Amino acid sequence: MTSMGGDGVGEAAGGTQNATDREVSLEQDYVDVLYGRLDDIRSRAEKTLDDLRRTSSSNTPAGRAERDAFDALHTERVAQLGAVEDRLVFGRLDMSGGERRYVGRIGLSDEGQQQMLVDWRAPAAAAFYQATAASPGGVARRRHLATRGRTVTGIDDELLDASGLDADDLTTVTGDGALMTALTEHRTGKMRDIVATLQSEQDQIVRAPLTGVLVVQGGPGTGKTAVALHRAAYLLYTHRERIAKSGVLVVGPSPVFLRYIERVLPSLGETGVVLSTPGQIFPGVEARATEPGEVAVLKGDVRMARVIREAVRQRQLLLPKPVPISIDGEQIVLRPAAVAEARSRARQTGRPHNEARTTFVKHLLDDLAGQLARSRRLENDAENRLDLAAELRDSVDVRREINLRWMPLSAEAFLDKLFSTPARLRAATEHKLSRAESRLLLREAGSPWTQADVPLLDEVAELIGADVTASAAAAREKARVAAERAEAVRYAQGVLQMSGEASAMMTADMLADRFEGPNGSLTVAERARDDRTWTYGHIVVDEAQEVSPMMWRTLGRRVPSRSMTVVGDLAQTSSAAGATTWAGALDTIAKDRWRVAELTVNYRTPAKIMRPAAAMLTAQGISVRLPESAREGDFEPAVTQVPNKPENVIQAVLEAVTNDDKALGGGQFAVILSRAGAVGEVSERIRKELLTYPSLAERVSVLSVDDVKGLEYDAVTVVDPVGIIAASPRGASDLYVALTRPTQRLTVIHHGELPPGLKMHER
Ligand SMILES: Nc1ncnc2c1ncn2[C@@H]1O[C@H](COP(=O)(O)OP(=O)(O)OP(=O)(O)O)[C@@H](O)[C@H]1O
Repeated sequence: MTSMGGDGVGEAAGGTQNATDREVSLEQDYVDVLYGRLDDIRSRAEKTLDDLRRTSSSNTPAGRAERDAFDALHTERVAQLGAVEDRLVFGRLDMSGGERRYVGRIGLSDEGQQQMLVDWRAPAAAAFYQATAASPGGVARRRHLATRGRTVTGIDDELLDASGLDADDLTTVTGDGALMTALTEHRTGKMRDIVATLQSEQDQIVRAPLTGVLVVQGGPGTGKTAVALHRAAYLLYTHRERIAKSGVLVVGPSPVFLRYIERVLPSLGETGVVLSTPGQIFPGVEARATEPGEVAVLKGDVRMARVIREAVRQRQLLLPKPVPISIDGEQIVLRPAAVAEARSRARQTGRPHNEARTTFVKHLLDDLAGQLARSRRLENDAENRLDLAAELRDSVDVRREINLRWMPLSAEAFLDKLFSTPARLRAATEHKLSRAESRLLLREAGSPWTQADVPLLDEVAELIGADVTASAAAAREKARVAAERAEAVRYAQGVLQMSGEASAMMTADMLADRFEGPNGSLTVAERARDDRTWTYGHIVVDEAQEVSPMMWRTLGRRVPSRSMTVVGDLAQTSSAAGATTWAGALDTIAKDRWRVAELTVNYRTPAKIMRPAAAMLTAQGISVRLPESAREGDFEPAVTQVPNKPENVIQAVLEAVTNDDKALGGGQFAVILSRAGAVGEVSERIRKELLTYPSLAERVSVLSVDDVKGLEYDAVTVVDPVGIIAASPRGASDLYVALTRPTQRLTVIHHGELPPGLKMHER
């Protein structure tokens, strides 16, 4: 980066300062114009919404659906325009040929359709991220604009090809390092977008093609999460026709993490994305219970797919001996051979259990109807059998006997029963799991769901299908809906043409979605979230190293096209059910369809902290490729040894955070404890003591290693590193995650020995 300090003394420095001020003032003029344009568009959108609400008086259901759809559409547009207010414009490209392009969160054009601001995702903005001095790609200068509110506070230039600039231009080359400023800013507890400073290796991932599985591997702080979210926004913009209608799903490790990242996509102008943890992915279930690691590992093993399959098949029973049934005094018999034949025909359909049941029932009713026809001396023809089958269907005895052989099932009741019935479990796991493993799965009926249960529920739901007792009616309904749909799409095409609504934001299909359905104002995201069988246009999986093989099957079902961005770090795997290689994780759902891109620079953790963290991991036998830290850091990490008594630990923690606060003049802090420590007396007392420091209390989070995955803080205090390692088979990775959370300061509090490799100064 070319930069000339603005704090020098003397004439030359003074001259530079004046030139910079002049430039800032010129930029301010243009930024004012851009905000003026944004205000115009926003007030027009608000007025349209207002008019719509005031004038619309339709009382017909179709009229109301249409009004709701427009209302939702414009409300979303107003929200999108509001969300891009902060740092609307952040860059400028001066092309060698003299053209100047401003780059911002969204594209803006003036009344005459002249481009005023280029959307960062547009091809014309790519050079802002990709141009280098070695390969300028037609860019003479790249300028970063720093703004606060609507005020330009600074400019930061990089000269990529000085031959295109005149002498006057060169005096204004200045800078305070947009990237360094972003990296050292106090954290706020919410992730911010990095659209203004996205680096070239990151941008290449953001703009990579939509198809196939892109694995983004990178050490801590390399921007994996940030890049994946920017990629989601980029794909929605670039392939709107293909994926906006089906939506994008972002899967992150915990609700805390989702809250941490929730503002990034709206700030990039995208509101229609579903965020979910793996535990929330089965609609209607919120899996929060915990269970021993070995049980979770077993439930995440792909062998469970065969267990579930077998368990479902075992609910399709044969008949050991004939069962007499009386119909109005006439005896007929449910025959074992007929049941066997019905079962094999039903299975041959390849349909899920509940759907194949229709074939099973039909075949048995036909057999029984034949017997009844003979007993009543009626002709045994198709028409009579149909009438008699209808009569048989009403018989409680017939229904019960058939149901006993092939019951309609629901996923949750099925799995609950399977895990709480030893005989069923034994039968389903025989030859698939060991006896000991089978016993691990046993638990009480009605136990709350765990995260590892979720892919099993999904597997069951997939095998049993929807409840289709009224399948004929359902087929008729489907045909009616399809006809209505075609009509709605035709109508929406007309509406889009008339309203001139930005087609980049909304396709006719999407608008038609809004006109239809019981609630026309539901967005794609809202509908997708509630529908287990929804298939997304793209899925982002964060902290993907934690995902078990069974969960990969579930995620794969949500995106049959396998258009996925999978980000993670194998060195940070803490779940025993998680991955140790990407092939192990992905081959089952996307063999030969995944590729790996690497991120190599750590933007979060200073080198001073990374070195001991990595040395500790290496000493534990985990070899990692250390990402290069973008900064050396200003603070040496420190250790404090205390006696193993709660009051000493608490005292040391309070000292550490108050020191951090003094050194940094504010910021967000975390105290990270082992799993056991986080639920114990010490953590409670730390929280209580913190309340006596009102200015600190709300800025310090006291957390377990489990909860800090993906998060970051200005300063971090890690308590009992040896305890963290000892607490789980992947304890060293847990400690590595904890040590790599700070952006500035790290303190480790311990008693006894430090883990090997973790060499730091005593504070
Ligand atoms: N190009 C960039 N410009 C500014 N900040 C960046 C850039 N890239 C990453 N960062 C910042 O670095 C920090 C780490 O990013 P992020 O959380 O995405 O990393 P990660 O690879 O997911 O980390 P981990 O695996 O440790 O959870 C964030 O504060 C992010 O904003």
